[in-house]
Amino acid sequence: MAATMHAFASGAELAAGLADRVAEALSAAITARGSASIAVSGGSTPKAFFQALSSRSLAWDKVTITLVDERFVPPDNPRSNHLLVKANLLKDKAAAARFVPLYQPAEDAAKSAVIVTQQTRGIDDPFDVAIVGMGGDGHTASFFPGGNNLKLALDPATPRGVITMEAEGAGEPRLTFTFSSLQDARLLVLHIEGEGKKEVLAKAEQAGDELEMPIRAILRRAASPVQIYWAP
Ligand SMILES: O=C(O)[C@H](O)[C@@H](O)[C@H](O)[C@H](O)COP(=O)(O)O
Repeated sequence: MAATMHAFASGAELAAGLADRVAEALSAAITARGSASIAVSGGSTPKAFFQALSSRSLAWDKVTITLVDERFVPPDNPRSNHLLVKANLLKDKAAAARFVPLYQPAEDAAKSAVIVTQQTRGIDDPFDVAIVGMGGDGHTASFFPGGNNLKLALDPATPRGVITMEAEGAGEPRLTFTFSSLQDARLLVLHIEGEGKKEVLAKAEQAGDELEMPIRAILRRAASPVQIYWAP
């Protein structure tokens, strides 16, 4: 599926433009179906976007927010994506939204994944909005090169839901929605910033194995046209 590039002069302009587009998509979903769902990514890139989106006026009480992926750490851990979303998105007008975390207390990540797959059943079928990022190694979500469950994660036959991922570049064990959960979002966005990420994207757009640069699965096989939002 072809991707569409939306380039902005600055991160602040991108944050405002993406917040407008996402607010429009969530409102359209609420009008059409009475509710809306969005899966957002963690990391350092989305902070300004989260803050812009939190101020947008829409029926937030009809919106379910969850994460594309999460580190297997409790929400008070500085590495937690839940903590990032709580501090930057679940405030202002967006505080009225329902948030479904991916981290669930359990003796291990695998047991947590089973619990959260049950708790998120239906909201990813399909997501109204999914926002993915990309690392310098071409990972997206927690689809890391060399990941122990990478083939399972990218397999279109893998059922929707949350699985675990362990990889050298991932730090803690990860909890991640599968490719099948993300690829048909009604609005599928790849949000990246900086010249370095633009170069990584250009390499990902060339021929090569998805397992080497997992973002290639999204760029090549997503059912939804990928909207790339980029600023220097
Ligand atoms: O949990 C995470 O870290 C994210 O979900 C991950 O997939 C992120 O989008 C990329 O690693 C980019 O991270 P930066 O925005 O920090 O470059």
